[in-house]
Amino acid sequence: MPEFLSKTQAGLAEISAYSDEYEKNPPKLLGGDHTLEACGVKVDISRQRLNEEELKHLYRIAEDVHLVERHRNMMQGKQVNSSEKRAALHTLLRDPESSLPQAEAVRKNLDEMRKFAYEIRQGLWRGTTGQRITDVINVGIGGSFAGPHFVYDACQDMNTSSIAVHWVSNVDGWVLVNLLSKLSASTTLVIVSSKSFGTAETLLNAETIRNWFIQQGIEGEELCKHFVVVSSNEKAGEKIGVPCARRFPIWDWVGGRFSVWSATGLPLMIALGPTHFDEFLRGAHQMDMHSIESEPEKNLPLTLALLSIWNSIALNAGTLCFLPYEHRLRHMIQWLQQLQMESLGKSRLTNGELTFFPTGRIVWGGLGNDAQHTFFQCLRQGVARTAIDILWADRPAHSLTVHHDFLLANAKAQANVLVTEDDDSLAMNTVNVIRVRDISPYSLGALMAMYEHKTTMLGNLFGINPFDQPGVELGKRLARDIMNEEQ
Ligand SMILES: O=P(O)(O)OC[C@H]1O[C@](O)(CO)[C@@H](O)[C@@H]1O
Repeated sequence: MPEFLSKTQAGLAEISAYSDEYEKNPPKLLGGDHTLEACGVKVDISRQRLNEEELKHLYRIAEDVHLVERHRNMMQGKQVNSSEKRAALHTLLRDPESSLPQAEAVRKNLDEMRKFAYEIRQGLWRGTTGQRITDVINVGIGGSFAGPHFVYDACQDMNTSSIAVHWVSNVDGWVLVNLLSKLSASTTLVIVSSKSFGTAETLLNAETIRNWFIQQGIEGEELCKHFVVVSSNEKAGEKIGVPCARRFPIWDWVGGRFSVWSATGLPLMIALGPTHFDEFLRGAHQMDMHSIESEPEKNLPLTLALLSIWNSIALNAGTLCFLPYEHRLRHMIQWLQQLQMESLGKSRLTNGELTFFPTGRIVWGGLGNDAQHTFFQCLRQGVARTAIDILWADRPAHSLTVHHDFLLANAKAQANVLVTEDDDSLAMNTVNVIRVRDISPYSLGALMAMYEHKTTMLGNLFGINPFDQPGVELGKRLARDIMNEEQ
C-alpha cells in the first residue's frame, strides 16, 4: 500500500473512533464566524458539527498526506487516472497560460469554437437552403449533457443570440417526436456530443434525427451544414452517417463529467457567446488556482472535502442533500450527482483492496422553497442523518425584490431550522451555507470548479480513482444483449 494511503487510513481511522460516541450524542455546532471566501464564493461552515480541535485534526490529515501537493499533480498532468492510464487535465481547459504540451491543442480548439459560434450567431454559417440557424439540438448524455444543460438553463437571461438550444439526452422516443414536430430541418443545427462515440443512446438519437433530415429532403453532403460532432473519436461523423460532419475534438485526458469546459460546451459558446464562455472559464481557473495556492484553513474545496469525510465517518450522515434557493440552479443537482456519485461511487482502492470507509455518498436534493413543502419534514423529524449544502445568490436577476427577499428569508431560516434538534426527533443534520453575489458565467465557473476539486480531493483522500466508471459498463452490455436477442 502506498505510504500516503496508509497515512490517510490511519487519519480516517482516528475520525471513525468518534463515531460511537457521536452516534448517541451528536456534537454541538461549530458556531462563531467561520466563513471562507474565494473567487466570489462564500462558504459558511458554522453549522457543521465539530469543535475547533476536531477541525484542526481534519486539516492535519490533509497536511500529513500532502493532499494539496497530490492535487497539484493532477493539474500538472500526472497519470492520476490509474485504471485507464491517463491524466485528468480538465483544469488545463480553463488555463489560458498553461505551458503543458497539451495546451496548444486546447487553445486552437477554443479558437475554432469561438469562430464557429461567431459564424452561427452572425448568420454566416447557414443551413443548406441558405437560411439562418435558429435552433440547435445537443444530442448527448451524462457528461455530454448535464454540465452544459445546467449552465445554459441557468444563464437563459444572458442568451445574447436568437438561437434556442434543445437538449436530447433521453432515448425515450417521446422527446424527439415532440421536439422535431416543432422544428424545421433547414434552420436546425445538430451537435452530436459524445467523447467515446460509443454511447448507444446518443447514437440512436442521432440516427433518428438524421433520418428526419432525410425525410425533409436534406441528405448526403448537404447534411454537413447541419451536423457537427464533439468527440475524441476521429470516425465520429462516419458513425452517424455524416462523414463530412465537422469535428471538434475532446481528448482522452478529459473525463466526461469534467468536460463542460471543452468542446462539450459548444452549445454554450453559441447561445451565450464567446465572451460569456470565457468568463465561465475564468471563474473556474481562479478557483483552480485557489485550490492549490490558498492555505488549508482558507481553502474552499479542501475544507468541503474534509467536512464531507467528517460527516460521513464521524457522524454517519449518509447522504448529501443539495438545496439551491435559486430557480436557475435547478439542474445543478443532476450535474452534481454525476460528478460526485460517478466519481466516488467505488468500493476498491487504487491498489485493488476493498475500502473500509464510506466513499461515494448518495447526492440528492431539491429546489428551495419547493423542497420545504415536500421532503423537509423528513429532514427535520425523520430518523436519518443528512449533510446539507444550501446555496443562494445574494442579488436577484429580476425586479420582483419582494420575492427575492421572501426567498432568502426562507433560505436563511431553513439554514438554522435544519440544524435545530427537536426532543421528539432522531434526525440530525449539518449545513454548509454557500453564497455567491449573483448568478453569472463567472460565478458558475467558480462554483462548479469548487465542487470538482472537492470531489477529486475526496477521491485522493479515500485512495480511490475518481476518474473512471467501470460500474456503468455492465448495464450498457446487458441492454445491448437484450436488444440483440429481441432483433
Ligand atoms: O460522452 P460519452 O462517451 O457519450 O459518454 C456519456 C457518459 O456515459 C458515461 O460513460 C457513463 O454514464 C459517463 O461517464 C459519460 O459522461
